Amino acid sequence: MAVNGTFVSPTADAKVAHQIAQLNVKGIVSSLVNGMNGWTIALTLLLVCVAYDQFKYIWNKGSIVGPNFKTPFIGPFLESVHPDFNKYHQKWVSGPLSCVSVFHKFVVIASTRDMARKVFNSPTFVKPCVVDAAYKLLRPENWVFLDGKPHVDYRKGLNGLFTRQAINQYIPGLEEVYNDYFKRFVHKSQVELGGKPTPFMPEFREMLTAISCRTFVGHYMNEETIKKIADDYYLITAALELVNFPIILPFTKSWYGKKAADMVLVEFTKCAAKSKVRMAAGGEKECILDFWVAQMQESEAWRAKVASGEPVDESEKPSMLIRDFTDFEISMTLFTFLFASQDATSSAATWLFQIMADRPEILDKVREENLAMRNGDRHAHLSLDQIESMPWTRAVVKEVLRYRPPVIMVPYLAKKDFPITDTYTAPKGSMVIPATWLALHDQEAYPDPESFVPERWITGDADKQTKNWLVFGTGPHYCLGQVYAQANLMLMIGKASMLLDWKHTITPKSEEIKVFATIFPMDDCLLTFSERKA
Ligand code: HEM
Repeated sequence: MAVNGTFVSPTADAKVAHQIAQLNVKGIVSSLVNGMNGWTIALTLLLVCVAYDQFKYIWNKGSIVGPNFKTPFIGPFLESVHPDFNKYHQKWVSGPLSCVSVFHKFVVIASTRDMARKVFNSPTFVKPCVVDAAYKLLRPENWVFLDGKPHVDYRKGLNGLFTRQAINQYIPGLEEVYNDYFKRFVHKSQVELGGKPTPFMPEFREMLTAISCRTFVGHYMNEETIKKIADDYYLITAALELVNFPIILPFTKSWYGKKAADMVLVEFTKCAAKSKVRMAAGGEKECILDFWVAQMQESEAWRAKVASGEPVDESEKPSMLIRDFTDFEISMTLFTFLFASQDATSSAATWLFQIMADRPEILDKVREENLAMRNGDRHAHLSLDQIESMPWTRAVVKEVLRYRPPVIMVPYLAKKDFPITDTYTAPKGSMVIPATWLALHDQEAYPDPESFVPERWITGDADKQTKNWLVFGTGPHYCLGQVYAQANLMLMIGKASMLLDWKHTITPKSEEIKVFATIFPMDDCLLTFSERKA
């Protein structure tokens, strides 16, 4: 039987033997390359990239919890498009530090109280990064992306806008907006829908946009624009869901989000120009923008006086000298306020209305103390001190924020290798995300943490658990608007209890949590409002 020599042994084949005799490396490479077509080259490159991506993920993961392998390149990208609260929760409880890798980004999640605090309080190693799309939407030069001293200095200049005195000036504007929207809610429920329940989450989002715009830019923005911003803000939030998608492709969520963000920036820029004119003419300060512009103009006037050599009285010196900001710089900063407040406050408002409707006995206590604080006049105005001094109103707001914290994760970026523990270092360039849920649902700090218990803020020691209170973050980037945000929610629920009755239609999804940047009831909170008779 003839034996195929090539099959038995290469050297037995005369042709191969000849080739081996001619062996040189250049020959092998060229014969390999000649034997490859475009497809084989592409496939080989792809396999090398897949292997590199996998190897890099496993290397970065080190000893912490996370999937053993990564879906090539994209990782769990599709999950981030449809975020699932339960999956996040599983991740948080899987270990104090856990990881995933989405596209090119390696993500470390710090889920226990101490790990989360460590990240928040390590400005040498991390800076806030939000998701990739946020740079494009807010603009990379935006102050929120500043780091270290430049961030501290910029923030100091903004502190004056959130003092108690300033917040007191914003309250009448808030009351106006609530009066207006509460009437709209009743109209919607009773006239438009004939008493039929409907999801109110979108209505709350619109109301909170109007509230934010009223506080930030007063009457410089008309109703139509506010409505447009409220509607389009969905696109901005949706754009930010696409965690780490590296580019903005036309007609995708990020693309629509960017267009909406550009529109908001243009509108705020127009408001800044109007405020400068009005403040220069000695108009009364009514909003954050006015306070800021007046501060700039007072600083400028002081500098001009000093420069002119006129005798100056130190007592006239503004408490904080700030530089002039362009209309667009102002607009970018106001946009960060909107960005920071919109989703978080809408989330808290939605849960507040739902939870109060489901617990009428607690709502009655809120109502009773609000009426007493207003001396029996449901329409009387309150000051910040009065708002904060109502124990039940304060307790329900605090407890809603603890029980359903709007911001469940805060993305930071490792500026350099970050040794989070003795055994694990997050590599430079990774996202490091402190999660707030476990700290706020910690059995030791807040006994019976899965229940809504406002009493813990009245007779219990919840206020002493400052280490666990991560609702507004901690460290150099803690929430600038936290006093304002909580007072606003207290005012909202107090006024609602005076002027409205509302019923919640409970569905199997009411207690399920939907993640849309922040968290909402899965069924979007079906409510019916009616006017409350005196
Ligand atoms: C219930 C409502 C709110 C919640 C739960 C909330 C929560 C947070 C959290 C968790 C952070 C990140 C803190 C950190 O990294 O340590 C933050 C930052 C921030 N928040 Fe809020 N926030 C709320 C409302 C507001 C409002 C109404 C404003 C403005 C009017 C605001 C302005 C800001 C700003 C400017 C930052 C960034 C501060 C910095 O980087 O220095 N927030 N907020």
